[in-house]
Amino acid sequence: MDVISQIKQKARGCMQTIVLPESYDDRMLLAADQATREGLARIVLLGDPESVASRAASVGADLNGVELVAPAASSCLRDYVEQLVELRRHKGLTEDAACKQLLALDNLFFAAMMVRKGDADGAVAGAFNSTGDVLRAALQVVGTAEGIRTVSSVMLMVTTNPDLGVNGTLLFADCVVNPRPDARALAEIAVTTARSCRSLLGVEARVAMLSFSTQGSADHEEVDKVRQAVEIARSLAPDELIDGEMQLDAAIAPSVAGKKAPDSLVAGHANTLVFPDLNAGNIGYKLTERIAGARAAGLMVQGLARPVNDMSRGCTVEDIVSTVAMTAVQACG
Ligand SMILES: CC(C)(COP(=O)(O)OP(=O)(O)OC[C@H]1O[C@@H](n2cnc3c(N)ncnc32)[C@H](O)[C@@H]1OP(=O)(O)O)[C@@H](O)C(=O)NCCC(=O)NCCS
Ligand SMILES: CC(=O)OP(=O)(O)O
Repeated sequence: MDVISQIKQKARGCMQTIVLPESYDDRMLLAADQATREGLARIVLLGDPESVASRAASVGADLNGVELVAPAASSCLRDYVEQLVELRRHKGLTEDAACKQLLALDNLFFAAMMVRKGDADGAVAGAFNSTGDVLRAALQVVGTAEGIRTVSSVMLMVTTNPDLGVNGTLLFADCVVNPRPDARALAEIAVTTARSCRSLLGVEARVAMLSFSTQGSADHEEVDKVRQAVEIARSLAPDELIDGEMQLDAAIAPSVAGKKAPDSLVAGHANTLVFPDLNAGNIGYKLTERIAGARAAGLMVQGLARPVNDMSRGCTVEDIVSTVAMTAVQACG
C-alpha cells in the first residue's frame, strides 16, 4: 500500500472533524465531496450555506454528509470574538476589529478559532489564500504547542524511486514558514520533523541537515549556521539520528556518501531533508515536484497547538484530500 493510502487508512480509523474555510474555491468543494465519500473525516465547509450549495451543484460536488456553517449566523460567534480579543489584547485588538477578522470573507480566523476551541479537530486552507495569511491566522489564534518556539512545515515528497527515503518517500522541511531560520530555529525544525517522520511514516528519521558543504568541504557563515544547528538539535533530541552539514547528493546517494561522508550514519540513506532556509526549501520542493515529477503531499504545519495545514495555491483536489487525511492523522496524535 502506498504512503498516501496508509495515511488515509489511519484517518478513517480516527474520524476527526476537519474545517475547510475556502468554500469559495471549487477545488475545496470537490475535495469536501471526495473526502466525505472516502470516509476520511467529518467535513465542515464555512460560508453562506445557500451560496455554497449552489456553487457545489454547479461544479458537480455532492455535499451530502458535509456540514455547512455560516460564520455570521453561528451561535459560537460571540464567544469567538471574546476569545480573540483576549488572545490579541497585547496587540491592542478591539472587539470591533476582532469581529471583523472573524467575519472576514476568507473565513481563516473563524476556522482557526473553531480549531482552537475544539469545534473542529483541524483545518485545511491555502488553495486560494496565500500561505502567509493562512499561517498568520493559525499563529495568532491556535498558537504554538507546549515547548515549541518555532512553527515550521513538512512536505511529503513521494517519488517513483523506491531506493530513496522510505520506499521512495522523503520528508522535506521547512518549505513554507521560516524565511531565515537561525541555528536554534533550524535545530527545532530538524527535531520536530524527525518526530513527524515517525508519526507519518512509522519509521525512525534519518535527518540530513543540508548545505552546499559536506563535513567542512566549504567555509562560510551559512555552513557554520547549519553545523551549529546540528549540535543544538542533537542536544535537544539525543535519541534522534541527525547529521550534517551535508550536500543533497551526499544525503541521498550512497555512492557519493561513501566518498564525502563515509562515517555518517545518515549520509546516503537520509529519509528527512532539512533545508538551510526557505529559499532552498520552497524552491527545492517545487523542483522535485515539477521537474522530477514527485508527488508533493501536505503541507503539514508542525509545532502548532492543534493542526491547521496549508496548501499551495497550485494544488489539485487530490492534494487537498490527502492533506485532509494528514490533518486528521495529526489531530488524533
Ligand atoms: C509565518 C509568517 C506569516 C509569520 O509572520 P509574522 O508577521 O511574524 O506574523 P504575526 O506577527 O501575525 O505572528 C503571530 C505570532 O506568531 C509568532 N510567530 C511568527 N512566526 C513564527 C514561527 N515560525 N514560529 C512560532 N511563532 C511564530 C509571532 O512572533 C507573533 O507572536 P505575537 O503575536 O506574540 O507577537 C511569516 O514568517 C511569513 O510570511 N513566512 C513566509 C510565508 C511564505 O510566504 N512562504 C512562502 C510560500 S509557501
Ligand atoms: C506552499 C507554497 O509554496 O504555497 P504557494 O504556492 O501558495 O505560494
